[in-house]
Amino acid sequence: MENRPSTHPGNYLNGRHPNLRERQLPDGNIPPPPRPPPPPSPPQHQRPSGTAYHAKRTNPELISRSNSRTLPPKRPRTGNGEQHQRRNRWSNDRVGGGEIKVAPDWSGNETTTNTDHEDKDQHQRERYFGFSSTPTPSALMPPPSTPLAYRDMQNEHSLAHARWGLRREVVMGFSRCGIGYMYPWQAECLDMGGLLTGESNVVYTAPTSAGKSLVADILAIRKVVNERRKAIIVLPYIAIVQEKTRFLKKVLEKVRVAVPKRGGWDKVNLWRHLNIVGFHGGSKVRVGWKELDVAVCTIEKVRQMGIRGIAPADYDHSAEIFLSVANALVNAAIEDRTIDQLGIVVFDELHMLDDDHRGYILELLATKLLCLAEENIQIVGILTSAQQNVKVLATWLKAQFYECAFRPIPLQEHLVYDNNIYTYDEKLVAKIPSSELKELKDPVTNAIVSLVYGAVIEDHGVLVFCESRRRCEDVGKLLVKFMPAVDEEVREKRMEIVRDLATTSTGLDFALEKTVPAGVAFHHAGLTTEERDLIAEAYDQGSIKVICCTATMAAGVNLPARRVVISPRMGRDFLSPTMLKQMRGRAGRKGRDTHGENYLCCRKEDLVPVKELLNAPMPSVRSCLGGETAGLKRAILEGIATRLATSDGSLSEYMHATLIYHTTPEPLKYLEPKILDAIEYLKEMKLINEDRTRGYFYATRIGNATVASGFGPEEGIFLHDELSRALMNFNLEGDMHIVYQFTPIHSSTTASVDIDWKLMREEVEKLDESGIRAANFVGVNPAFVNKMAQGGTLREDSPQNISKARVYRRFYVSLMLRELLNEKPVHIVAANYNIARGFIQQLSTTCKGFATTSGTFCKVMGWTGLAVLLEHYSWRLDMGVKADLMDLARIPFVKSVTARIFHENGLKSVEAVSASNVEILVKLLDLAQPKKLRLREAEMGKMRGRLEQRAGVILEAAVAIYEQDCKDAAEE
Ligand SMILES: Nc1ncnc2c1ncn2[C@@H]1O[C@H](COP(=O)(O)OP(=O)(O)OP(=O)(O)O)[C@@H](O)[C@H]1O
Repeated sequence: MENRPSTHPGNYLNGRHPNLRERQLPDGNIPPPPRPPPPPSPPQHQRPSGTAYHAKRTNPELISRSNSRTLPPKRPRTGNGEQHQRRNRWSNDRVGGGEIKVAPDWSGNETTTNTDHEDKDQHQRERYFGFSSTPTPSALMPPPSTPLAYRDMQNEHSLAHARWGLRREVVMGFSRCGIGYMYPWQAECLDMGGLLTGESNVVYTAPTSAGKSLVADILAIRKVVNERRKAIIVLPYIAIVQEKTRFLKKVLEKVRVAVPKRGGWDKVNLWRHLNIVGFHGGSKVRVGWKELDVAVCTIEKVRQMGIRGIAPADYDHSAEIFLSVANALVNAAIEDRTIDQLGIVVFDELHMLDDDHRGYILELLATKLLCLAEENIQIVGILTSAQQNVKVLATWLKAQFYECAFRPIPLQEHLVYDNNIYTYDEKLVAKIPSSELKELKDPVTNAIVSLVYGAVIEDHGVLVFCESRRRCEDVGKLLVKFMPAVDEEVREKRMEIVRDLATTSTGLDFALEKTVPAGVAFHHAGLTTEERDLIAEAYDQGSIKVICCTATMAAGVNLPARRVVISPRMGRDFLSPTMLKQMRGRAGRKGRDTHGENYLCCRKEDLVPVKELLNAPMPSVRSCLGGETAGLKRAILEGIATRLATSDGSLSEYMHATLIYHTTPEPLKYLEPKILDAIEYLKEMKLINEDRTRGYFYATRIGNATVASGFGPEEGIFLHDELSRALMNFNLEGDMHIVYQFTPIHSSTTASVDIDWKLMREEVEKLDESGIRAANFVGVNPAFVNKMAQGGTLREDSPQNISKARVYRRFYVSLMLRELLNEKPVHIVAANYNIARGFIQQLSTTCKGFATTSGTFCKVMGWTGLAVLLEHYSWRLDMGVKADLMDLARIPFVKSVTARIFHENGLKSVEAVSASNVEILVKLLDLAQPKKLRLREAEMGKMRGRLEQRAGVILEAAVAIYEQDCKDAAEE
């Protein structure tokens, strides 16, 4: 076959691009790619870039602590006599530097540049790391974490050193996770007065990948293991909750603690492992406050996901529910007077305080903890980037403050436009050859392809941050054409991933099917969690080299890369300075890279705003309790319901403990009228009452139900109205009414659902009589739906119209949910409604959470029958099956379509499955495959192997469940 015409300066299209060649060979074999010449290695005196370390801490005494705790005496300071501040500035504010490798040019040479930045502070680095020449990755790290690290008790950075007070099993646990020694800054931070003793709170800030978590982890573990108190860790994203839970489980897997027995501690028999519970959408949590030792919760920020059809505000509800777990745990503990068991609360990414949707809950939680001064609950606040008013946060939280700029992996930063690569201070460091190819005409796209190729050919991982989900997929598909070829072994690994993707519940995504064999994938909210996990794992193992992702997703997943390519926009808007900083920091994989590189690729027209963005200071964190949000009302309701603030005096103290009090110039003048308004509102809504004679406020039953279920005041009232109306006339002939009832309120309150009226009309027409009755009952009129389908507009210009629109939106969403309950797989429902399957999956998770919290609401209200009903549906939604399949669906992997196929083919119970064999199960699993792969014979064989494995797991689980059932029956 002929070579392709020479249309691109990059040699990858010069007929030598292996991927093109790959398509040319009929037998599917790929010859090894021509490897470009290796880059000249930098001379010894050149460092790939600088590492920065800059630590300072404030005088604990400068921060007034109004509670009764006293700080231990300060350690003597050395130096210039300035007691309250020590600064170690290892400057590496420079950008650029090191070597840049982009796509090779026509001649096959590579465009490589070196910049020559000297590290002025090399001696500082030597002090900590003990090297003097160009550092290798290992030189940049603390001593390697060998399994023997726990024996190194002399080194004060070793986790085994006595000063850290960690049990041997804990030190070994960290060692298994690759952490044996602390970075100097971590040790210095932990060593601040009062931290290890738990007497002092702390707020600290360090760059991405600096190892911030370890400080909080050590403090939390000491509380849990040494003091036997509980820890709550509040994280910003669901994906990190899973990761964090796994990490802590691994660290603490060998730790066992004595179980208190009446009359003392029985050290012989009663020892147990720690209960580390992750509260994320995908899990049904069976462990309650009483049993858990560590609760990992989230405040996922998902509203920028921009899912077509339904605005992301829908996600907010699930996020709130799961953050509210932290809040609700604290409320419940206050209520039953076990709050003294809580020892520490960690707030990761404390800047989330100013998130419009959930920030106020964070503030509320922290405020309550501050009011519980006698309980001595340690508060730890972590920030990635120093917000302008970071010290105000520390003052508010009565915390010590620590700031450092240490990065274990040096960073090179670049700005790219018009096919030129500059340092941030505008020094041209390289040119990217422009292209004649139509698809690479656009300089931004050309730069992305070129930069990705340059890194991948050197076997490095690349993250490409794109402005939208669509763009992720487009860039991914384009990159496939330019990826270097790989040997058979890597190809096989990639095909394994394709097979794994094919066996997920939603089947193989068409775009991923094309990109993964080339080592390219994308990662965004539109994918299901299984898909995202598989992709992240494959990337981590190196089979996938490039991930194109959206900002929100990538910020929530720990996926560092040697090279990070960034678009300055998210949707149509520019990124926020904080988000950009997060992305830039993703460059450099600890333990794998000597340095990280990031490239901000923009258009020349955008240069001015992009430069402004680069120079923008980190915004100040502000409180969300002000403004028109429900925050203040909720804060007061919770204060009253938990009896932390029931009189004028205690309410005033409570408000003094809020962030808004600390950030408002004349707080009393500003806050007083707002507080009075909020109290009036809560009274009017019958959430609280006032006992004037005795001068105190108390929560009504609705108020208590609202707080116990983690809702805000408005949601509580809305839910109460809806449920009490429904209770009088519940339509249980079919599913429709109950499904509507547990469709999250949020999706209807935020004016965010974009109803496809024609689709809704079709669905309403399909409803049976009971469905129509349910529709009428909740206020959905088929005639109105029909009118809208013919081109009407949904008016939202008055409270009545807003309320009406909310009902229609909620009904529309409940139609989707109903399909899930009726065993339609996620991807089919997604296709029917033209919505990303990730969204549908998230919707079902959200609804499960909503049904559970509504159940709590009902229980507190005394509506037990309804609570049971909600629980039943929440369970069914979890399994994706109708009632007759609920028994079968207890078996792992036997859900939704698979459960129905088992049922239809005679395996109607767990017992029947346990009595079958792998061969039968493989046949049924094959029938349930969502999409038949168009694979060659050999591939089919491997696929069968995968199904056999799964059938084995199913069989084993069915036998175990059946045996347990028999045991339970015998005991009864
Ligand atoms: N002292 C240490 N020795 C070895 N590895 C460490 C150490 N501290 C942290 N790490 C590892 O460094 C990686 C990054 O740490 P961590 O996630 O805490 O960073 P971070 O500062 O929270 O960054 P981000 O802002 O990206 O979340 C993790 O893999 C962690 O296990």
